[in-house]
Amino acid sequence: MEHTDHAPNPVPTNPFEHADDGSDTTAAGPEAALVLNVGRNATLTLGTDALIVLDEGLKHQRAPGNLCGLLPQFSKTTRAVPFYNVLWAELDSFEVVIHYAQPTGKEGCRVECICYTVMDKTLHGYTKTWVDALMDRAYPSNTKRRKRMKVLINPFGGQGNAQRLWAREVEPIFAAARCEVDVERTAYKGHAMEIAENLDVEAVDVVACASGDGLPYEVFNGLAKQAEPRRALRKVAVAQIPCGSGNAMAVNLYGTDSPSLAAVAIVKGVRTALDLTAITQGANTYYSFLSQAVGIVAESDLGTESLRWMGGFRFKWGVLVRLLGKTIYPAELSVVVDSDDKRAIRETYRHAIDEHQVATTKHLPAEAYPSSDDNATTPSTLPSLTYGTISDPLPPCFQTQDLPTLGNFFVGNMCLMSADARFFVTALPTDGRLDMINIDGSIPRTTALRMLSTIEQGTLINFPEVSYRKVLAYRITPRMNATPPGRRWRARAGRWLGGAGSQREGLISIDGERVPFEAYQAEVVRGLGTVLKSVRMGLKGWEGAVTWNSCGTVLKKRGRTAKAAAAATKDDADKPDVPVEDAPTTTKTRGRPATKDAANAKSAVTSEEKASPRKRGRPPKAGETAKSHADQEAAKKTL
Ligand SMILES: Nc1ncnc2c1ncn2[C@@H]1O[C@H](COP(=O)(O)OP(=O)(O)OP(=O)(O)O)[C@@H](O)[C@H]1O
Repeated sequence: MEHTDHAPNPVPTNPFEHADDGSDTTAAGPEAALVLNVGRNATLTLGTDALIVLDEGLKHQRAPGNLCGLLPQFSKTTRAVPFYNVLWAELDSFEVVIHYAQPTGKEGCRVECICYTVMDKTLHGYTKTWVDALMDRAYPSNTKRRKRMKVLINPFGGQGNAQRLWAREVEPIFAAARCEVDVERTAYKGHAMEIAENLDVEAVDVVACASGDGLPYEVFNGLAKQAEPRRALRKVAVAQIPCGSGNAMAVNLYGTDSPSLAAVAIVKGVRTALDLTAITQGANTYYSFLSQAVGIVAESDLGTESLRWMGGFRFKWGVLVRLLGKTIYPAELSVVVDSDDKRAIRETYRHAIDEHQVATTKHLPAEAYPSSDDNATTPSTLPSLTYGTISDPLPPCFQTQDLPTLGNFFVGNMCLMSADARFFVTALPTDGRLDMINIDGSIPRTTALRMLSTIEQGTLINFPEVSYRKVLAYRITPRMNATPPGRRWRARAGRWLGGAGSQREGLISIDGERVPFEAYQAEVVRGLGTVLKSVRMGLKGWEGAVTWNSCGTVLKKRGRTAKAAAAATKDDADKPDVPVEDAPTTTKTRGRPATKDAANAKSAVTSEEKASPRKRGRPPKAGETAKSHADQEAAKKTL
């Protein structure tokens, strides 16, 4: 059952392009309905998209919520586990053990285990083939199994819960999926960058950051400092386990800010190229994966530290106060524009998304960078910048404009800046373009407020007052806004209300991190970074493709998710869960599930053993059927 490397696919220049190598293992075909008999009354079937468990023993379970379980309730005898949710399957002697992610009532999932003994000993070879076929469906050819992960935990990320979230929600999933995990906690600002700079890129597939967006930013920049930076950025995928206050990477790539759902998305994630933006400022070069902001967004993000007690609301409050105060942030802006026609930009985007969705429904091995291409084709050095650096004279292809009343300058590489902030609705992962938004700060307050209310729906682009462009490069020189003498008290009150306190200096944010308030030049470098993207969110309520940044759809789905999850919970109420206990205490796991998870699976088996002679070892005696009380109990334990 060891995973064998698949034949390399041609490297797509655009992750939305698909190389059809005919390796669609999930499509319905002659062998799409392989059935495994695991007892007289139970079968495991490989359906088109899911593993179907049919067990007559399930029929007689009592629903716990049904008059304290006193009234018998006949439940479904089948249950479907989407292949996406299957974390691992193996044949241990004659026992088929399947670990999978089971959605929980709230937005999340936990590891559960299906465990059946194959009674017919002559079926060993067939069973092994069946388990292999299940694994092929659980991990299509473009998905690497048993990813080798370096996990970085920012103990101070978000509300300081990263360590707890990792241990309770994420580690059991990585362990069940047999990932190799090496955990390290960051001890200071910049530590993640150092770790990434010194990482052995041959030994690691993924750096997963249990943090906000700050650690992924550091990791990209650390990889860019390696001796062979381009190779390192191609070889190692950067992932996020959302544990911070800003989790845009997870929301965009996995369609969720739930740590456990993100963990499944990482396990099942497909390597995908991502544009990075090279930013030169003074003597420094930064690589940005998410956004750059000058003006109201930067101020509301970085300049509201004194309002941390407000939690997530502090950003919205910061924006509101500044909008109502008509705060302006003058700057000179020079841009290499690709397109400023909103209609054309939308069309291009729709076309790319359509192509992507067609490919996704065909289960094509999309977005994959074959792991074998790293050595052969990736140059080791970073590409030279087409438009030079901030120290060079401005090339003539830049269009320059003075913006004395600039309110918001925001540039993005991904759609969502948080779960409910859809700013860059036409951003694509590797189109080699940045989405740039400019809004004048002197627009009427009512218009500004209306704009604010449309960010969640992603319709900000529709306002004629909003300049929305696709750009290749830009240079911005921000200036401090001199407050007229008669308005100083007002400015001071505004700063206090907006959380800026005594801060006098302007703010620039790159991926949410503060950089010096001085001119910088930015240029998009196509496909320089690598991330993991969830091809499907096969958990209940998340069925279907989650496209790169159609997360507006995802957000709409969130409503359904909650309902679906609630329905699922009700539906499955009569199916006692195998609880996922606290995470293993070890921080390094290889091969089999780590301690408690393994114990977990084991305890399920052990209780089955006690309950049913059908499980493990002894074949059933004459007259023993799956409908026997013991078998029903065993079925309850496993499902
Ligand atoms: N042990 C540490 N002590 C202090 N700072 C740290 C530590 N580890 C990481 N950091 C820094 O914390 C910053 C924020 O990290 P992260 O994005 O994970 O959390 P966040 O809560 O989403 O961010 P923010 O504080 O911006 O809201 C990063 O700049 C990172 O370098």
